[in-house]
Amino acid sequence: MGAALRSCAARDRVRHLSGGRPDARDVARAIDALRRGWPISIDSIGLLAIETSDEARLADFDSGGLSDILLSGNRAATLKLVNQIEAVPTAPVRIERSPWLDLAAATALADPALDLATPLKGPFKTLPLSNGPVAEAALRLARLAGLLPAYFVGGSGDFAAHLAAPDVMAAGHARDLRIAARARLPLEGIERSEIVAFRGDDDTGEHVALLIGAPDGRPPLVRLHSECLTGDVFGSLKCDCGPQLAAALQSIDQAGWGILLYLRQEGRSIGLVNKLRAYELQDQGFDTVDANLRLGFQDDERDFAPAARMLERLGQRRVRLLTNNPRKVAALQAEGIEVVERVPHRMVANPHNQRYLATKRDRSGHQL
Ligand SMILES: Nc1nc2c(ncn2[C@@H]2O[C@H](COP(=O)(O)OP(=O)(O)OP(=O)(O)O)[C@@H](O)[C@H]2O)c(=O)[nH]1
Ligand SMILES: [Zn+2]
Repeated sequence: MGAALRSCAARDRVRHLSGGRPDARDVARAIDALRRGWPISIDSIGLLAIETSDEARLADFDSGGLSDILLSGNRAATLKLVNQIEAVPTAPVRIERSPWLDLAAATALADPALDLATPLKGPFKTLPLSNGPVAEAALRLARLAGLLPAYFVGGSGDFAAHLAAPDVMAAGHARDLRIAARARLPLEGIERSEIVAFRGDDDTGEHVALLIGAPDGRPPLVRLHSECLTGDVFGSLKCDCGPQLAAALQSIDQAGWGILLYLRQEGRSIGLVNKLRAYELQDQGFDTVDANLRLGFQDDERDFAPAARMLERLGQRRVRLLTNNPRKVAALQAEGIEVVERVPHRMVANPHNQRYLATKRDRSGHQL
């Protein structure tokens, strides 16, 4: 077999293993590497996540000369480190390292937990972003890994994964969701229920659908529920997720038939650890939106395309949607699902979630 043919066969095998796209494997490997504190490269630029770095790893990464620091635009704006060169407030920011900007100082830049307690050192010098797409891709990858969006950038080392920026931007959208398993799942008070689990080639979570009742020709009542460990499992009073989940199942049952999609979008897709960091900031007085921005994220990072793919797989392109969030309606419509009606899904507030609900109404456009 010639070399060309051999590499063709190898590529086909990789494509088969990754469920369609060879690069999905590199993205998965990179997410794993970042969590373990291993450096990766995107378009040949070295990246080491600050959160999982340590002195030895940073010394290795810096061995060819001091690396710089990469922060998200929102984190940089919080720190008042405007990017003088880009002049776009939301663009990522690259900061020049000097010897005093060590791991501890870099951690203070990355992690807002100490913002109020420790005044920032400085002065910081921002550099032109030589490669915007690499920065965007790196920050997206950190979020997919559930890490703080902040890196040492431009160092050298034995990279655990080599990626191309467009492949990172294409990853994690769950375009190829398939039904992996389905079974009858009688619930307390709702016995006519079936659970359907989905898997995709590059999605990190396993989304599930609960089908309740029997199709009767009308568009189903559908609820898109984003995972909330604290609310769904522990009954946290900080949000309204637990009561919303229970009430959605009741409403669907009463409607005769419908579907609840349980989407693995913990913390509006910033991950559990980052959501708990947001809670820590909320204890300091910041609201839900500002807490996310201080961490370096958008206030809502969710992508509802997977929900549309699940509904398609279930044969439902017209739905009645149970939500107060107009973004969910718009996102489903943009993905080709017709929302024939929005059905409000309001819960009674408690003393702990009053501010959370007010922020949803006043800053996130929820119709409460
Ligand atoms: N980042 C962050 N996520 C939160 C916070 N509180 C709840 N969440 C997450 O928010 C998601 C629930 O979404 P919400 O934005 O509260 O409500 P919604 O689903 O958009 O709107 P409705 O359909 O009207 O209920 C879940 O993934 C929760 O884990 C918080 O303070 N910070
Ligand atoms: Zn919640």
